[in-house]
Amino acid sequence: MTGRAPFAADPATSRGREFPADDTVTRGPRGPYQRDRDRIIHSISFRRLRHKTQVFIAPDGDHYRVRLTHSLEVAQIGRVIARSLGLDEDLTEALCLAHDIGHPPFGHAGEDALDAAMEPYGGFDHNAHCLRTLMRLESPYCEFDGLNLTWELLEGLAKHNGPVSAPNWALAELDAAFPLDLREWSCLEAQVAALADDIAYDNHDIDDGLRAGFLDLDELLQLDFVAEQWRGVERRFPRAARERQLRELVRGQIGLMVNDLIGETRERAQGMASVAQVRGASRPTAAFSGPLAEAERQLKRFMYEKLYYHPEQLATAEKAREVTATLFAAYHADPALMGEGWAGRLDEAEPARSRHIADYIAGMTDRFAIAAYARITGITPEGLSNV
Ligand SMILES: Nc1nc2c(ncn2[C@H]2C[C@H](O)[C@@H](COP(=O)(O)OP(=O)(O)OP(=O)(O)O)O2)c(=O)[nH]1
Repeated sequence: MTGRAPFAADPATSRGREFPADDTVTRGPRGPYQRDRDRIIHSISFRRLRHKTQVFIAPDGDHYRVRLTHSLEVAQIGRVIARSLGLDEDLTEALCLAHDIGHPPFGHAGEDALDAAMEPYGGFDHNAHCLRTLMRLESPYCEFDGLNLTWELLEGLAKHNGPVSAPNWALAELDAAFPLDLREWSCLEAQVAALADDIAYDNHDIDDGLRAGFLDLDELLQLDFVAEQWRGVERRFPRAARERQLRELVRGQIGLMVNDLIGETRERAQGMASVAQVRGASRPTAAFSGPLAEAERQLKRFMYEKLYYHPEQLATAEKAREVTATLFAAYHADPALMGEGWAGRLDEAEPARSRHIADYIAGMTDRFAIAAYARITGITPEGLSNV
């Protein structure tokens, strides 16, 4: 097993939690990042990921990914990379498990609708909402709001897509309360978690897209990267059933991307003596090699064209946007529809009022949102689930 690298985040020197008294409570032998991971796993927003869209809205098929199974796959990939590079595995795992907690129902379609509804009040962004959920909306403790996670976990989530120069209102508000050095790179554990996210969905979306019949193997083979892997599969397993060959293809691609990432990152981190150097670097330290980065960009372009923006997917997305927008308008007109708890905590002054309604909707699972829409309008939305 690789020892701790000098550029790894070290739980012994964690910058601590927003509400520090919490750290004086000892609960068993767990370190701070282990406690972060455990708090995430036990949270309500983590459990809700099981009914939140990854690519397909409220899938009927049991084998399609949802945000929960995606997050578990990301965590598996992230841990492998972290261990190999000598990074903190607990922190990496916690970041992977938490990274999608801010997604509203219906994935990107729900997010677009909420962003439009919230436009006069600073918009809506799933990444900032992840922080808002973990720092303010989760409420398992009597003494403070949120899960009171470590600084390293929160900075890693805030910088999931790299340094942030223009935080939206939600992130700016949280950063003012617990400054996260948004303009620097995150620790390497978070950079690895972000790329583990890409490796997971690039590959499982191929698997799900083929299963659903939206993707076609012959078309996929126009991509050199996929074609090369496929030739290897056919050479090694010429007589295997097609379904098993496809599983081998996806497995092989994940392995190749993981190994490429480890190799390139190890090279970039060579000579780094601290996590401060990772944060202050002029470029990301975790990265794919040049050729693989280009192949991955091509794969993403292909997936947008053939799967994410497939006409049938665009049609379901349009319905999902309508459901989300209708819910927002209905709660705005009659907050009592949110139920006593949420309506009771409503601050009538804007922008707090709209933000509270957006928080309520963003916390919904796909099926909860569909049921709420049916209750309010008397109409059960048709054609949202297409697999
Ligand atoms: N159906 C559908 N799925 C999409 C669309 N855009 C992205 N996806 C899927 C593809 C992946 O499984 C996943 C990637 O989006 P995420 O929100 O997880 O990551 P993204 O890189 O967009 O943002 P993030 O890294 O979380 O800040 O969502 C879309 O427009 N429609």
